[in-house]
Amino acid sequence: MLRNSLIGSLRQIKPILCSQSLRSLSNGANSGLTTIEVDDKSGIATLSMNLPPVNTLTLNLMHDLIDSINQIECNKSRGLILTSSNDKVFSAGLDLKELYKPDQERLKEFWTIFQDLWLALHLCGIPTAAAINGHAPAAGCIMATACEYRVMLPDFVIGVHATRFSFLVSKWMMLSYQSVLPRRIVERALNQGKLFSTQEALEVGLIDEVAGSKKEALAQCAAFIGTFDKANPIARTLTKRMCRDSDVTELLRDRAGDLRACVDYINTPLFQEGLSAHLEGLKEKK
Ligand SMILES: CCCCCCCC/C=C\C=C\CC(=O)SCCNC(=O)CCNC(=O)[C@H](O)C(C)(C)COP(=O)(O)OP(=O)(O)OC[C@H]1O[C@@H](n2cnc3c(N)ncnc32)[C@H](O)[C@@H]1OP(=O)(O)O
Repeated sequence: MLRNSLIGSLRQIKPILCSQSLRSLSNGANSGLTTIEVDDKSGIATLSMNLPPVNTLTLNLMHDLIDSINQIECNKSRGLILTSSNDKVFSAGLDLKELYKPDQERLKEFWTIFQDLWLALHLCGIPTAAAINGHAPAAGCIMATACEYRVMLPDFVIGVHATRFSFLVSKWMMLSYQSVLPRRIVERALNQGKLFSTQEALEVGLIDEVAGSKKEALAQCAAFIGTFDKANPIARTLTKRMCRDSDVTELLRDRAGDLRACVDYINTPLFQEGLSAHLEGLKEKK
């Protein structure tokens, strides 16, 4: 929808083709792993990830997220708040089981939909904010940085700790991180595989605010979305797109090349051994 038309021309406004009314959001053909609630007064949509136990980004959850983002945009909501139904985990990032000894065709589909999700969030025409009500490692952090504002609850962690398991990240994932944090901090944090506590994340600017509860986090995100009330929505969308153009172009100019590089890397013994040890570590934690 909006994202697809943007791929053709990043600077054009999509004609509004969607005809659903604002309050009639349903999850249509998706797997029901997300829910959308639209506040009657503010017109702001809250999009919750709901895949127990830890909102791993499976093919189905990513599909549902993209579908929900498209629905919210098409229904002309005033803004989108991304959050989790789980009160301890925002998202545990990509589903590691999809990366371990993968079926090659499925892995291609998996990585492509992850690219799609990043584009959907990055190019979402309405204001976006993340209410981070739990841990947000790896792709959980990348999703949050693709939003325009982040409010987090205390005593959780956020960051991209890929190097701890011999993982690399694609350049567009790094750019997302770098759109929020200064380059020197990103370089250090990525190389260390650092997970920031809520307080550390606030101090470096990875998050914008801390909230005492999920309710407060949602209210703070809504207040942020309200700050755009005086902006013309079309001018705002075009300006957001212009600001994000170079990061998005980095992925769009060679999506197939990114896919090839990732698939190749995931198939290396270095990656598979690191992943196997990481999966063991998660089991042994119990
Ligand atoms: C040239 C360019 C090359 C580029 C190549 C790119 C290749 C791809 C490389 C990197 C990609 C990075 C992006 C990612 O997102 S990778 C995912 C990384 N995520 C993690 O490492 C998070 C791991 N999970 C945790 O740390 C914890 O689970 C936490 C989120 C903190 C929650 O802790 P807790 O509440 O205690 O829950 P449990 O640990 O007990 O987990 C419950 C069950 O869920 C399973 N689990 C957790 N995370 C994942 C995951 N990401 N994928 C799959 N499964 C996961 C966990 O094992 C438990 O399962 P079970 O109950 O069966 O034991």
